[in-house]
Amino acid sequence: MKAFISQKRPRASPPPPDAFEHFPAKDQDLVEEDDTDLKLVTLASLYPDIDQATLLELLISADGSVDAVTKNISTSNKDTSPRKRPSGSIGYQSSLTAFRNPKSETPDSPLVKRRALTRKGQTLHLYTPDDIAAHTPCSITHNFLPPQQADDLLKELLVEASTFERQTFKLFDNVVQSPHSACFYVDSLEEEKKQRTEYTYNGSFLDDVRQITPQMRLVSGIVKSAVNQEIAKRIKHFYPNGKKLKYQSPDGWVPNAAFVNCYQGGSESVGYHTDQLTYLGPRAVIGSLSLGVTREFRVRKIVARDDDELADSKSQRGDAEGQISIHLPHNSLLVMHAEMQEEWKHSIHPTPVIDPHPIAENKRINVTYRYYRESFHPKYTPRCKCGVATVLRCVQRTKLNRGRYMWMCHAGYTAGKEGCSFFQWAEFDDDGEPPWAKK
Ligand SMILES: O=C(O)CCC(=O)C(=O)O
Ligand SMILES: [Fe+2]
Repeated sequence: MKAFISQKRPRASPPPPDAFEHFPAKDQDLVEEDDTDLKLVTLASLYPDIDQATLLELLISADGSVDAVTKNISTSNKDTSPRKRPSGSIGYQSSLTAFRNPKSETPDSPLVKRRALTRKGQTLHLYTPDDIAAHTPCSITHNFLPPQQADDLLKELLVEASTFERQTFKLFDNVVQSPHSACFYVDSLEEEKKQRTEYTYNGSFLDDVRQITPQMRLVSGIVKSAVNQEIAKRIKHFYPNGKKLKYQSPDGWVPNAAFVNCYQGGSESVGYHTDQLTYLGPRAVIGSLSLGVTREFRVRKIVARDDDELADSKSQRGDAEGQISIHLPHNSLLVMHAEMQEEWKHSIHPTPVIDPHPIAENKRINVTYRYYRESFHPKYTPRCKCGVATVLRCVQRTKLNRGRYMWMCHAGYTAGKEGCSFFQWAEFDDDGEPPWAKK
């Protein structure tokens, strides 16, 4: 059943937190509200034809009053009067589109100004590409590749994944293991050598860097043109005045690196994190292809730490606007757009139950195609006092400097290494190019 579900988080085996972007820190557990569930069940029984995500939206806009929702529905649509649920019928979620307020969603009023659909402690499950594009910084294409090609890629990557490793990283003073396995892929032998000797990740060189497989290479070309089309659509329909964002590159997106993630069983996951921008630059776009078992990709908007209204809810700040769950079935391409890494966090949510996939069984394989930009090669970027190239981060939580970028020492994130205090604001031109890229 793909109806709205407000799940309780499994408490038994929470995903370990991160430090590497791929094995990131889980923010605190979120407590979901039972009474909202109860109200939703009540509304669902009154309005079996309205999907539960829509009912949730209506409930939120009515400040949680079931009565007010009932009145609003009957005044706005006389045909949708409360009635008994026909036996055996399920409240499938179709789309939020019919319930959008057209005034608040013209092409000139982009996501930046969108009204939060969710509230603290709530999870809204979205399925349709239109809803996902309208309410999250992502777009999705289902059935992306010809079915045989998706299966071939999956088979090839399942073999690869049998030798993937879990990474260890430092969390405060403890060394912990990532809650899933992963491996990094580049286009050529030459790039592979560079990765082993020039690019550092949290202060160390990667041990396991591989050349992309034949199927990955074929698919990379298809992902490239689809992502570029999605970027163009995004700019046209969602960004202010149909223009690219400040710091977003105007150049084509060219995937030249990929992390392949493998999640075996429902408890393997990845905690809330943002992807490192160090080699991608600001306003990065990532093309993420899902294969095998369907899993939930959850996103939540980051709320600044010193927002007054949150002063009394420190423990749930990470979840101040609730979260949105995007279900990623086999052969779907999710594009994380240019506003994603700076303003949102994402995760793969653990689940007690999975639907086995005919080829992958209990595994999900994910390929995140990325564009490593030449001007962000570590030979150009600032070095810290530890002598290692620094990491690029964006201020997300502190209101005063929110959206500013900084170069920082990575060593604090690496097992067995103490960090230095290196810090430098990062400057870019409007196209996201650093000062050293100027001719
Ligand atoms: O598995 C996914 O879909 C997301 C993986 C991810 O967030 C990452 O590789 O940074
Ligand atoms: Fe990520």
